[in-house]
This record gives sequence, structure tokens and C-alpha cells, in this order.
Amino acid sequence: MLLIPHSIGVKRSRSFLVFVNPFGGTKQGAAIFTNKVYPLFKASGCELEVIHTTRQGHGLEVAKTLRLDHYDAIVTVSGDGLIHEVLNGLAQHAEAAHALATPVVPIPTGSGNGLSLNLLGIEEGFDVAAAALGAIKGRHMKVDLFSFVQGGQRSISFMSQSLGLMADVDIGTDHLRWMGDTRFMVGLIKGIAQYKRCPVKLSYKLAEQDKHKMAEAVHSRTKELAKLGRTPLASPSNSGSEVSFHDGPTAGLPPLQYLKEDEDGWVTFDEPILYVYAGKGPYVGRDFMAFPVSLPDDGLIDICVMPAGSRLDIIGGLDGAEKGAAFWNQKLLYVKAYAYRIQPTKKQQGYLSVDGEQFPFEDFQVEVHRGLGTTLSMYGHYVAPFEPRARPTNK
Ligand SMILES: Nc1ncnc2c1ncn2[C@@H]1O[C@H](COP(=O)(O)OP(=O)(O)OP(=O)(O)O)[C@@H](O)[C@H]1O
Repeated sequence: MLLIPHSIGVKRSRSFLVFVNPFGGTKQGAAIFTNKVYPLFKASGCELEVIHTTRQGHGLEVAKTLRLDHYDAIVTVSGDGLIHEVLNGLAQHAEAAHALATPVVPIPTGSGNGLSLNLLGIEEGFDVAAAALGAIKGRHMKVDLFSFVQGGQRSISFMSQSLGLMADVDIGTDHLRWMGDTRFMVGLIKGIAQYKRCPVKLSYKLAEQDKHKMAEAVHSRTKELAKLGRTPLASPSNSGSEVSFHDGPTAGLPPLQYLKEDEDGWVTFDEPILYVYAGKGPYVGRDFMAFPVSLPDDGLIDICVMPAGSRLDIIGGLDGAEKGAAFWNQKLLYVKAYAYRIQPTKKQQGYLSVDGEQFPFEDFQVEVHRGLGTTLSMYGHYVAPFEPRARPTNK
């Protein structure tokens, strides 16, 4: 992997394909775009092609036939749902890997806005002006994407998959969208009160299970990239190509590697489960840093599993949830994996959420594709401060 120094430029005026979802989150997307984002893009000389999505699937259809190398980025004025859709459109493009090399940048007008939170941090993650600046001046950052395979169908997931309590919090509160992200807290309280087991068998191809090592790795990586990325951006130029924080391969959509049980390195989780939460990017909402040691392009998926113990285990983990404190909860299994597999042990017994969208509660498998996606970042790393802790000493 090649690290590009900060002295290489960013185009002065970019060309964007902009999707505006008028129905995302609290339905303010169109007004926010017109009043706050469009003036910034225009002031910086950006060329815009704007599409107001008129239906579910609209973003996917357009992305499927994207004119390659025509836009510097795709901007989504939306929540994470439309990003999921656009990435799946790019993945269905005749030249999928090439299409997925087009950066996708969020302007946060949905209810969760996970990607925006991860790129800008908790202070600015819901700030549409900061997000617009990220689109104008951010640099290419490669991100891993997941193949989600269910019933013989392959789709792309960029953020998370959840089952059990965490899916109830998300999908089970869909009717409360008008509340913005408060709906997630309402769902959590309801879920803890009900305390239902999640009837699934989980197995994963293990890469790392030492929490201290994971925390140290993310800390040193963030520090190293912060030195490169936080410095003032290089002098603008309209010539030459845009540059990445990392250089990576962009040929062909990767084949699936783990469809057959290879058993080598696979681990099965045998205890009763309250929830499974797997994903990429520390924040899944403003109040919850679920994956504090996630790295954009380590080629791994972070998996959290809470065994069905007592309500106190969950309640204890709520304190400091926005700072990732639950990670250190000894009851919580937290691993990094190359792939994982879920098999429900009872049919139709819950929700499955993939990037916040509902999928059938049936068998599925997920595997990671290193650096298959691209976004634009002002920093070159996720903005989610998380400190390692000293290892307990053995007496
Ligand atoms: N005009 C439209 N009418 C209805 N649905 C739409 C329209 N345009 C887009 N959609 C759908 O809206 C869904 C949700 O969009 P979006 O991600 O913008 O908001 P959100 O779900 O509130 O945010 P978050 O995912 O952050 O919670 C997407 O699946 C998208 O396909």
C-alpha cells in the first residue's frame, strides 16, 4: 500500500452528480440542498448534475449506468439508505470495480447518517456545510465494502448488518422516522424491556480477537494518518488526476471466496445471543460508537456479539456508548473477521437490518472486499477518538 503525502493537490472545481432524497430523515433534504449546499458548491465553481430521487430504487437505476470518469464524485443528500442504494447500483454497473472507484460522499439529511459521522466526527457529522466542504476539498479515501449473500443473491453493504436487539432498534422503529435519531433511543429502551433472544447460529473466519491489540492498532494508524491528512490541503489545481490517501487495485469486482465452508479458521459462537452487530465505521449513530476500532481499509469486518445474559449487561454498556465504552464490556465478544455466516434457528423470529434497510430473516453470509469503495475525506481516517487501555497485569 502506498501512502501519498499531503502535498499532492485536489482539483479546484469538481464535477458532481448529486442525488437529493426529498423523503430521507425529517424530509428536509431538498430545502437543505437548495439553501445550504448548492450555494457552497456554486461558490467553489463546482459543476453539478442534480437528480431529486422520485422513488425507492431511483438512485440504483442511475448508478448502474453511470458515465465512468465523468464525475469527480457522487454526492448523496440523504441518509445511509440512499448511499446503500447507489453503491449497489455501482456494483451492478457493467464495469463495477471502475464504477465503485467513483467517490461517494454524504451530505447528512437522513436520520442515522453513519457515514457522515464517521468522516466528520460527532461534532460535525450532522453539519451539512462541513459535509459540503468535504465533498469540495476532501481527498480520496479507500474503504472496504462487504458482499452480502442471501438466497443466492449478492448485494453490497457498506456499513452494518444487525440482528436481535440492535435490528429491533433500527428496523423496529421505522414508523418513528419523524423523530430523527431519537427513534433509536426509544427502540433501545423498548428492546431492553422486552429482552428477546436472537435465534441464530453465528460462525466467523477469525482475524483478531485481542481487544487491546485492536485498540492499539487503530490508535497508531489514526495518529500516523492525522500527521499526513490534517495539514493544510495542497495548492489547488485543475490539471492532473485526483489522488488517494492509498493507492489500490481497481480492476474487476472481486470473486466471492468464502461461499463454501472452508472450516480453516472458522469459529462458531455457541451461547444464546441477544444481538449480533457487524460492520465498518465506528459510529452507527450519534449516540453509539459500536465499532470503535474499525479501520476503513483493513480488509476486515468488526463483529460484536452480546450473549443473552442479563439486562444489566446491556444497561452497564449504555454509559459512554457514544465514546465506544461498550467495547471494553467483558461480556461483549468483539472480533475482527474476514467473513461470517448467520443461520437462523427459528424462522421469521426477528429483523435483519443491512445498512438500515430490512432484509429477510434468513441465512446469509458476508465477506469483506478490501478497498473496493471510495469516499472523500478531509482527514484520511475515521474521526472517532478512542484510546487504548493498559492491559491488565497477571499477578
Ligand atoms: N422520492 C422518494 N420516495 C420514497 N422513497 C425514496 C425516495 N427517494 C429515495 N427513497 C428511499 O428512501 C430510503 C431512505 O433514504 P435515506 O437514506 O435518504 O434516509 P433515511 O433512511 O431517513 O436515513 P438513514 O438511512 O440515515 O436512517 C432509501 O432506501 C431510498 O431508496
